[in-house]
Amino acid sequence: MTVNTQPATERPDPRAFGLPVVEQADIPAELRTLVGRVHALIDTVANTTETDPAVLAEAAAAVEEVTDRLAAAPRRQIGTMVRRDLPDGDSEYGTITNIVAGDTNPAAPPLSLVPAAGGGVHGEVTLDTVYQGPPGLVHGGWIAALLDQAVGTASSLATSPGLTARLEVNYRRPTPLFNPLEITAEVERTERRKVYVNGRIRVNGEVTAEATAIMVRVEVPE
Ligand SMILES: CCCCCCCC(=O)SCCNC(=O)CCNC(=O)[C@H](O)C(C)(C)COP(=O)(O)OP(=O)(O)OC[C@H]1O[C@@H](n2cnc3c(N)ncnc32)[C@H](O)[C@@H]1OP(=O)(O)O
Repeated sequence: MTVNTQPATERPDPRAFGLPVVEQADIPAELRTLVGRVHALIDTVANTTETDPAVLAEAAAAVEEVTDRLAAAPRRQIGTMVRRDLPDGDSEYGTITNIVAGDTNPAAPPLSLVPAAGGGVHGEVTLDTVYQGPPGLVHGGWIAALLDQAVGTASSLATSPGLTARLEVNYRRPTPLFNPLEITAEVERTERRKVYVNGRIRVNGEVTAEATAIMVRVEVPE
């Protein structure tokens, strides 16, 4: 087994790819609050039984007004990254609007993946009906997305950032909404630029889904 563990200082700086970097600590607390409120809005709109046209029209106008006010500021450059300090003193980069774990994306679940004591990464997340597929259950595509993020993060932290070349998901048991999902992943081995990674989701200790993946590490520009 070959695992090339590189300290963050040796990982490619996204600025080498022309991508801007935001420090996680510099994201305003008020923006985090707004992200949480907009997520609650998505969940509420998806589930409202309100049918009064006046109430619905008033809500749409209010949302449009807030959208226009925020749109007055320039948009972030596509590919903007966030640098996060990890509990073990290391740090990592992620896309700030990443749909699975982006700090400023109201559609993203509140997933934070951190190094696990025994190696690899772990995180916990509880999903609401925004992520519903079958009644009361997490959508299978979202299960794959959570696992993709976990194997990608495990690979990135153990070696260097890469893209998912292959992801195979086994859906063992239904994965429920409104229950804490424990997500773990770890590198099995590396071969040149290929990183073989395994991941899984557990609910109350039982595996509901597991994945095997090949990440291909990106080459850093000279
Ligand atoms: C911290 C951040 C977490 C982020 C988690 C989220 C991750 C994602 O969602 S990434 C987005 C989804 N993935 C993609 O869009 C990737 C699309 N695919 C590609 O861009 C390319 O096929 C890519 C980059 C994977 C490989 O292309 P390239 O860089 O030209 O590599 P290439 O030289 O062909 O192959 C390198 C090695 O990988 C192998 N390989 C390439 N593709 C595959 C594949 N699909 N299956 C198995 N092996 C593969 C090759 O055989 C080769 O192996 P070897 O070293 O033994 O010869």
